[in-house]
Amino acid sequence: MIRLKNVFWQRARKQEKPVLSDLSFSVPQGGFRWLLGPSGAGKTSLLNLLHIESLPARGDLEILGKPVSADTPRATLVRLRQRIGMVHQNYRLMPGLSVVDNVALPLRLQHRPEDEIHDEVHAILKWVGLGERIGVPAANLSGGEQQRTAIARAIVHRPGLILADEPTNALEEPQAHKLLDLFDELSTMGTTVLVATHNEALIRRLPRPSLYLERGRLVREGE
Ligand SMILES: Nc1ncnc2c1ncn2[C@@H]1O[C@H](COP(=O)(O)OP(=O)(O)OP(=O)(O)O)[C@@H](O)[C@H]1O
Repeated sequence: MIRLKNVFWQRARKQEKPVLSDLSFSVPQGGFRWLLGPSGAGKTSLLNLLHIESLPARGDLEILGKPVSADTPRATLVRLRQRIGMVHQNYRLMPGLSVVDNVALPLRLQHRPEDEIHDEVHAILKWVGLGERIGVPAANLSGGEQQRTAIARAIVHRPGLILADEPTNALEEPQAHKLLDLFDELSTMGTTVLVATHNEALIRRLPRPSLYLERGRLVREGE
């Protein structure tokens, strides 16, 4: 579950206007939410904050039931982050590493045995249609292949929270549908999922509650 109460966030301390203002909402464990709003509304900033890439300037933030603030010990934040799967808009793969090594990263951070890592990673790469591309450096992949690698990396360690920023915009429609159906299935199995998108057709196909941001504020929340 995630919970925000009067959360503000700004890029730099001296910046006059916060990027995220007075956000209060919660998503229960296993909830699926679309994150909507015009370009520049703050969707990416909110997902990055929930991925604990920085801390709120003010307000209370709870992720997977744990408070996240400047007082939270660093080791706790690092462990918490390992329980989150994030699909960044620009993928953020390690360009020099192969597909298989990129996807193995979250499991290696958890010090899982290598044979287990091998099986998990190969199974998920096969599922996302990259079974034939495992040894290719991420830098040599097409946009759609990079996006599927990023999705595989975000879910391979069965995170409690999945954050995805336009996760299917480089994919063909059938792939996009298959991957969103997987996110939806993971949510019914107890993973909290937040997906930022501008794609109205996806939302119509998978009607789920949404959080609508405008100029850094939550202006609508609902079905
Ligand atoms: N690197 C940056 N430096 C300064 N300001 C930025 C930077 N990135 C984004 N912003 C500003 O922060 C605000 C929120 O941007 P953000 O990327 O979170 O919006 P968004 O809703 O994800 O937009 P989009 O739908 O276009 O991805 C905007 O006003 C944007 O102009």
